[in-house]
Amino acid sequence: METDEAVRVRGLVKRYPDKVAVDGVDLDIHRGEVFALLGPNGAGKTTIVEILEGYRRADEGEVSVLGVEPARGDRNWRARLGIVAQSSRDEAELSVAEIVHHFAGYYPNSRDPDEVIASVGLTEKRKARTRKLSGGQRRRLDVALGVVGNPELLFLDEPTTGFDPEARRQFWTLIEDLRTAGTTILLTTHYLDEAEHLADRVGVIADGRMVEIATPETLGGRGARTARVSWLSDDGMREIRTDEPTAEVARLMAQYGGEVPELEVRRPSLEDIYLELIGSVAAAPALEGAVQ
Ligand SMILES: Nc1ncnc2c1ncn2[C@@H]1O[C@H](COP(=O)(O)OP(=O)(O)OP(=O)(O)O)[C@@H](O)[C@H]1O
Repeated sequence: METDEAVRVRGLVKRYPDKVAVDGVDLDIHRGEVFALLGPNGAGKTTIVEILEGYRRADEGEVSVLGVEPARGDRNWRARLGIVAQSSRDEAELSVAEIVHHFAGYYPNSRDPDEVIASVGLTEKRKARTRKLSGGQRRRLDVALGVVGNPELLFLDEPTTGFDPEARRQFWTLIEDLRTAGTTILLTTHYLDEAEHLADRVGVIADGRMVEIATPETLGGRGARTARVSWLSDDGMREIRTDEPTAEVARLMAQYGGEVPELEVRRPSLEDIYLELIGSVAAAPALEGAVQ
């Protein structure tokens, strides 16, 4: 079944003995887009990604990845995918260059290994044994191994965990280059700025269900980005949401006869909107931690 979508999922359910990890998820990822799957720990992101990769079986639903049902995917299908999983492969005694060249040999249409090493910023470490790499360098190597096969569809499960800010920026450039070259990318991340920067669309998942799919600009619906004006009133901090913050500030200035105590005008970030969307699901672990 060939479809226009790189990924098409309908009614996906995955149950573990004591948990419904994925509870009726629908998802389309268009060819050539960068899609970010967001959600708190345990929401079901990795389970979905591993089903799409063919590493786990769905209990219910339809799944098509590059036109193939993952459970039936053969070697040729797998060669069209790039996978950067959460945990690294362990090839401790090989050097960076050796392992990237070695992996390139698995693929019919691989990229130049040295260019890939350069694109993840590991040229200086190309002769280093992988066991001597720092955590962030190890992660960059994982990304290099995921892209060296020149995949049509790239899965990135929390790719920049442990990266320093410069490495993250460099990684973002690499992803933008891959996107320009037409690679479809499914990214999971806990960094909302990363999703905002890279993703054409984001899907928010909580407790195994898809809460919303939208562009980063429209997530949360109309009004989610409404400005918030806050200040210190006689009764404590106050905040109002308004489409006319300038008029509100003018009104407050008139009321206070000048300076308004602790005045702040801000628009919610993607992170604010995300936290509001996942609501109590996201708040629960923090609250538990606070009372213990
Ligand atoms: N092999 C397994 N056996 C039983 N339960 C599992 C298994 N794998 C995952 N789970 C449970 O399924 C739920 C979803 O897990 P999953 O790893 O998909 O979440 P996630 O969104 O990727 O989380 P994180 O952000 O922490 O990586 C969790 O409650 C998890 O404990």
